[in-house]
Amino acid sequence: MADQDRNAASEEAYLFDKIRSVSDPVSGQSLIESKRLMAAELKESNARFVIRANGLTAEQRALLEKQISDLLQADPSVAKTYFTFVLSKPKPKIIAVASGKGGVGKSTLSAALALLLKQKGRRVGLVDADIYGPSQALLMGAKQQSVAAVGDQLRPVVTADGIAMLSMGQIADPNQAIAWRGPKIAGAFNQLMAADWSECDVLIVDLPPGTGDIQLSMVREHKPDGVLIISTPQDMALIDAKRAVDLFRKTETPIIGLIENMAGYQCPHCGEISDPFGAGGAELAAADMGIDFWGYIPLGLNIRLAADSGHLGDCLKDSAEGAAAAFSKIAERLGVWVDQQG
Ligand SMILES: Nc1ncnc2c1ncn2[C@@H]1O[C@H](COP(=O)(O)OP(=O)(O)OP(=O)(O)O)[C@@H](O)[C@H]1O
Repeated sequence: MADQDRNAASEEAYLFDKIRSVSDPVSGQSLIESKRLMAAELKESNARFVIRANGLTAEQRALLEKQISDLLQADPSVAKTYFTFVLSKPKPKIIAVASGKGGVGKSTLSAALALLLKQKGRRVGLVDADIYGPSQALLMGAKQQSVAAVGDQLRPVVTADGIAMLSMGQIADPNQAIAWRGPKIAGAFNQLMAADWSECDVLIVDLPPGTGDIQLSMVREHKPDGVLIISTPQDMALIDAKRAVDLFRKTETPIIGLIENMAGYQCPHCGEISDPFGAGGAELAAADMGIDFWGYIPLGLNIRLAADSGHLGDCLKDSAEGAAAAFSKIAERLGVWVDQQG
């Protein structure tokens, strides 16, 4: 970093710190947490702030100007304070769904959340970030839909359920292996993320398992608003889930919660519940790591059959009990979480 850039960065950090106590009038969070404050600059004793204007009334803008100016009034390094309010293009809340191990139900959860949030009236986007093993096109019944582009920017496909989505499963030949190395994989993922998602309020990103290039691109370049982590109850899966938690913690990515999938199976004949993968492991692990536990999803034959045939949406409409009810509860809670982010 050049000296000049370093100074600019430290001056911005200085100003951010000075006004840390000012709240966003819309979300109630600090201006920095809510990402309302977009940039700050201190040059020749002039402090300049760039503030996202979306959702602010004229009174709220004036109040912010006053609160910030008051805080800097007694600061000897600041002579004058200037404000620029900009209307940014709407950006969806990005929710990544991650797991340590493969096959634990990450894609099923991502698809279920997208479908349920859509059924509740939200505008939902879905990115299948599993470049080597994409499954969302199948899950969402959108395998036959091809992807268009305007210039270099991809246009999401809109599924029959009204979800905007992109998956390598719609781009690559399904009979050919995708044998790319890290940078090319990250490039493909970035292209999916750079598509036009401005029509969506929420963008669910179904990550591949583990802690590789795509996870790093996700946290560094796309800064998700939060990550949901899913695991099955057994130790082998939980050890890897803990690794995923560690990566997100180290990169200061907010962890929304941990979910236990395939927790218990009810015999369709006698009704007895058995636990093929054990039970309760994820809840204990969540407590151990100090993250929120977001509930159990039991094994459900109906879920597996509906997911694999691209009819998950229909199966989730009947959410009185079992796995569908568990997905529904998690989607409800996620909707509240999204609203709290402002
Ligand atoms: N609660 C559940 N009940 C029954 N089947 C489930 C449940 N959750 C997932 N499955 C099934 O388990 C299989 C693996 O699920 P899924 O593809 O969602 O896992 P994944 O973690 O995304 O896997 P990968 O790492 O390969 O992407 C699928 O056939 C899916 O239908």
